[in-house]
Amino acid sequence: MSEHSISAVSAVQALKWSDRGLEVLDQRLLPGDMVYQTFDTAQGVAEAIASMRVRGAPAIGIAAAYGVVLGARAAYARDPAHWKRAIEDDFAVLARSRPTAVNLFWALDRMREAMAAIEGDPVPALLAIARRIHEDDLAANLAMGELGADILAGCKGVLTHCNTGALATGGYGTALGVIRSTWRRGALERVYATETRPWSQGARLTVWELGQDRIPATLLADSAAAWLMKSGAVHWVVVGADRIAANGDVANKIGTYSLAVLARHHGVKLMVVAPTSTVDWATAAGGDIVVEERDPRELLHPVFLGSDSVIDAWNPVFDVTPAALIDAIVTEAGVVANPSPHTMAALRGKAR
Ligand SMILES: CSC[C@H]1O[C@H](OP(=O)(O)O)[C@H](O)[C@@H]1O
Repeated sequence: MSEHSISAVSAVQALKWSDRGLEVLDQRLLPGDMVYQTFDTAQGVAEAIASMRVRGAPAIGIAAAYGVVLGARAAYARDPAHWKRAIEDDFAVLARSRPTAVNLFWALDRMREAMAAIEGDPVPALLAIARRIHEDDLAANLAMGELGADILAGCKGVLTHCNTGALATGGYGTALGVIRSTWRRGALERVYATETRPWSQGARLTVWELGQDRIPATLLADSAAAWLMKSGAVHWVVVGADRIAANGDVANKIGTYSLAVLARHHGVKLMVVAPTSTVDWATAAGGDIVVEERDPRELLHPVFLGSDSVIDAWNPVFDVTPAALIDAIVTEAGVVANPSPHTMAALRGKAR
């Protein structure tokens, strides 16, 4: 799939490669301002990830891949004979940018594998790999869209959490891609989007993407989800993932575990949509997943303008949902119903 087809499929692109470097849509400014910032170093891309200018598990991996290209370009220009040693610092700074989304580490591994065989100028070959990671993610999203729509077809209402659309991926989206595909079939009545505090990915990004596609959606406070499910308006909760353990446990945006418990209580089904680059076979279970905790000021500052030594905030930005609360995991390689170590194993041979 070419760069052009990426823009053809997705109304918005989180990342664009140019001769100047990696153009990153600053998602902190959406939906009010659409501003692309160009980064021409691996350090700069790492900062763009850490600051959440670019966010979303697959998009983070794609950005890291382009970051390796930028690092290789600079290292080779400085010292063509020793660039492979010099670039190790760039791998390290990219790997430190955010801990939970395994796609970051999956992409760095793909770039490292490609690097080993390169002689001479590394940029053309590494850029081709980064572009392939980008385009394969979009293709995976389109495939998952169809697989998920086959399950949701005829659904009255779905609830989605955080942002899993074109902004979080190589284009189109994971959970939001399934919603797009189901809507396009005329097989979905309504989308409900939680605001997703504290970063408001739902309120600022998901409803903006759905509006761009003219898909009717209702925004709700995270705390209103239980009351909505009790009303019977929701048949499925559809979410993304940042890391899926080998037993099917899922790390995703904070609040997902709450939604999973509420869904089970109300007879609502839970679907997780993620490419196989999100499955971490080296992590046996969800308890082994590192959950990122961000600066407490992301919670405190907007409301608690003072400063008081006895007041702090706890700001985990992911949680882990046990496989037992998940009805289906949709990947581009197939659907895992009732995830467990046994059912997940069937996926292993098919992963990218
Ligand atoms: C396409 S999955 C995106 C995934 O990433 C989000 O986290 P963040 O916005 O902090 O990068 C959230 O967990 C989504 O489900």
